[in-house]
Amino acid sequence: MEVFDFEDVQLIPNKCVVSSRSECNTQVQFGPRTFRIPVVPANMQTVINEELAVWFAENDYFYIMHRFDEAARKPFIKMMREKGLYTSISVGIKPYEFQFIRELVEEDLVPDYVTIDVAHGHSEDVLDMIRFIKELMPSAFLIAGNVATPEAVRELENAGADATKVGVGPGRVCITKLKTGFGTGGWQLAAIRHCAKAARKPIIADGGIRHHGDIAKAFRFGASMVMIGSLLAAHEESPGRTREIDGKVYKEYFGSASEYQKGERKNVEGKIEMIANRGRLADTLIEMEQDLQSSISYAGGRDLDSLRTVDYVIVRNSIFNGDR
Ligand SMILES: NC(=O)C1=CN([C@@H]2O[C@H](COP(=O)(O)OP(=O)(O)OC[C@H]3O[C@@H](n4cnc5c(N)ncnc54)[C@H](OP(=O)(O)O)[C@@H]3O)[C@@H](O)[C@H]2O)C=CC1
Ligand SMILES: Nc1nc2c(ncn2[C@@H]2O[C@H](COP(=O)(O)O)[C@@H](O)[C@H]2O)c(=O)[nH]1
Repeated sequence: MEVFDFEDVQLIPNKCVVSSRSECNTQVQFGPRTFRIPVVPANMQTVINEELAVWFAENDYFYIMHRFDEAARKPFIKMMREKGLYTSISVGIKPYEFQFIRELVEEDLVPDYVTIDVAHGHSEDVLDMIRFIKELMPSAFLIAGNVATPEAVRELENAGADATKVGVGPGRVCITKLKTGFGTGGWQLAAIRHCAKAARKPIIADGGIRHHGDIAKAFRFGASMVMIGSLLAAHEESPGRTREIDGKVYKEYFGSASEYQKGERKNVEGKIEMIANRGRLADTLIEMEQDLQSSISYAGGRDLDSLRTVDYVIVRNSIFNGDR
């Protein structure tokens, strides 16, 4: 397998067929709904909260609520429904999560999207949860992960997952590769390509997105949606705590498997970073959309599908040539 990452790849332009980038359509159908851009904020406590979930749903963006305030999940579904908005939650695989799924069905609270969110998604426990959810709530669009291999993608799909999430260890606050020796850190884009070749259902590329152009690259190598943590954290609206250091405003961004999240030092695979405040989230999302429109125009097309077939070169670290 050829091994490369986002910074090693450049896509090669095709003849432009639009008169303005504004003609390029960045919309994506994912599950039962269509979204403005193929981007979802990471289901992490410093990236998404209820207020932002409402804003994302109201503005036709995809969101996945995190699972770290377990008791808040039912009231969250009710609140979103009262506002006429779609519902998208995360679950784990501990035994009480099976009971939680049962209760959602009994109380008529089946969400539109459910994401099974565990570090090592290629496991019998995850497969059991997939089968359980698909049997009890067949209408829910089920995302399962995280995985790193074609075998895992196939197995999760065969168990009933409607989409799989690919990426073990490429995240900015991830220390999985250091603590365990495993993961796709440093070759996440190649892992997406490898997994996408086996997939028959959509793939979410999760982790390692450092520049807006990486979204187009993830699409080129087979993703249908991109999950982003650090680039969407640290905005004015972000849930992470604000801190002032030497007169500059920073926001906390911590891993879901960090000591800060877990409240204990057990199986820690994440760290905390302070990221300089980036301004308004809505502005960043608009910029992402415009950059993606530009990507599509360079691809010589009018929509995201045109990215799938563009030629590319692999030149190590080439995106930084001339920049540093
Ligand atoms: N995308 C990524 O690269 C990673 C993401 N994360 C994120 O961190 C959060 C916490 O993750 P996670 O630790 O899975 O959640 P949990 O602590 O909720 O673990 C889920 C269950 O899976 C078991 N489990 C976890 N890891 C393994 C493993 N490597 N082998 C066997 N069993 C395992 C746990 O048991 P026990 O705790 O007893 O082992 C637990 O029962 C999630 O949001 C996850 O997405 C974490 C690491 C990597
Ligand atoms: N290994 C770990 N991975 C984590 C942890 N918390 C979240 N994550 C993953 O990172 C991505 C976001 O990546 P980014 O590069 O965009 O910042 C997120 O979606 C998770 O899959 C963690 O504690 N350890």
